[in-house]
Amino acid sequence: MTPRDTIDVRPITEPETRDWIRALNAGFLRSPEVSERELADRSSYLVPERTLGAFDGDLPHSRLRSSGGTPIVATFRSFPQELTAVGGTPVPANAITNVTVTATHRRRGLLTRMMAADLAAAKARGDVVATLIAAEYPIYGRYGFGPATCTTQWTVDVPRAGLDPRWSGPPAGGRIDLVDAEDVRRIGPELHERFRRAQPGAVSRTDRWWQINTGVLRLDRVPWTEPFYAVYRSAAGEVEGLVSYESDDNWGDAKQPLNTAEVNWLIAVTPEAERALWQYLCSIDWITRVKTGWRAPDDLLPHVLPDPRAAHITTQSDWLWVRILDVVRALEARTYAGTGTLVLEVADRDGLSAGRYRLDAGPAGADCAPTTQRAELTLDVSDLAALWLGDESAVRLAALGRVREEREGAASVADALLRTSRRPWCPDTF
Ligand SMILES: CC(=O)SCCNC(=O)CCNC(=O)[C@H](O)C(C)(C)COP(=O)(O)OP(=O)(O)OC[C@H]1O[C@@H](n2cnc3c(N)ncnc32)[C@H](O)[C@@H]1OP(=O)(O)O
Repeated sequence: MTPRDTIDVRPITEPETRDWIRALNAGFLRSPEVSERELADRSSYLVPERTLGAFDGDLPHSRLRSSGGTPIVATFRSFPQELTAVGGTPVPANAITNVTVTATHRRRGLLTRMMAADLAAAKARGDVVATLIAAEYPIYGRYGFGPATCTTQWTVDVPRAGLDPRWSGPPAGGRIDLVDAEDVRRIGPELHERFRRAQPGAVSRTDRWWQINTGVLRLDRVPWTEPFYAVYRSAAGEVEGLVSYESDDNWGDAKQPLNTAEVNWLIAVTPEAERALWQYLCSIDWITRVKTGWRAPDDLLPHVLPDPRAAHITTQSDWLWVRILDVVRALEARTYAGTGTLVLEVADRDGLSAGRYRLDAGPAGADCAPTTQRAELTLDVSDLAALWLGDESAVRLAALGRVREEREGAASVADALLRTSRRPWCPDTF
């Protein structure tokens, strides 16, 4: 009997929740211990049918088993999400998270089995895409995922930035006020809804996100210190931006303040709000460094500063990975920079989205349908995912040998249609 034969991959039942969390913690190299608080919290949102475990019936003794049931040696979970396509249409997404395989059971195909089961269910349910944030780059491409958005973190050397030290608030009647957590819970979700519907690559947030990020819900694994919250209102009194940040308490020997402000999150629905919040953060007395947190790679920040070199990049990385489950609906959900036609041959090892598709695209939307016409561009479904939100270039992928032009110039046509003037961005992790 091979090891695989003894391992059953299936959704958990409710009484198996504690053991599943133990396996999850062990897989992420955290203490496997499950507190009552963690059990209560996770039980409040875990959907057993979409929470997979791998059960090893051949394991004689395991500290991963507290209930006396069959030990769980791998975890995987998905939940419903909306992802904003280019142009602002939200598409139903199968968000994947909590993927672990216990160290003793790695590289036996357990992730592959869990992924196959979950993606098949998502496809059957009618989800247009699957999404995840990849712990490591090499894991998910084989399952048809492509890196679709990037993230950047900057650290700003405030004295070098060249901002006017007399600045005391935004121009043109806008204002910034410090608010408390209760205000954030009141105004934040609506502001975020406006934001994410206008931001390709952004995903929906749950109430739980706001509870965790305003200190209502305290988790064992996330230390909590009450942050500062600042809201930007326009001259008309509209809430247009919100930031959560913290500061350390650091003074140099020569009695100079050397404090660092660390941004937990910042969202804005107008450029005025975004510019004003960055200027505010970089103008607080005593703050000599600002760490921006995860931002869009084309964030306004560096160029809000008179000397943009005062902001240096500390992290630049892929972020949201997308797996297209329904090519027709994905391509029809978005708008396009130009008008044109493209015939794509999409390869998909797992067969979920393979086929030849004709796209008739324009600024108002598109028609897409299977076709027998001659293909102009051949590409893997993972590369189509990287192109879909507009962040990747077909010409660049062709140069890398990943996209093949069946008609000369087809990659340029694809770029003219698919690329966007601002880059997609997902501010959230999940
Ligand atoms: C969305 C999220 O939750 S991201 C978090 C992902 N989890 C982690 O990083 C926690 C630590 N790592 C793990 O738990 C496991 O190593 C996992 C989940 C990444 C992989 O699980 P496994 O069961 O070992 O993967 P599986 O055996 O199905 O591997 C399939 C293929 O992917 C490759 N692979 C798997 N993980 C990795 C990796 N981290 N780096 C490179 N290749 C990998 C395997 O070598 C195998 O290749 P092959 O098809 O050429 O033989």
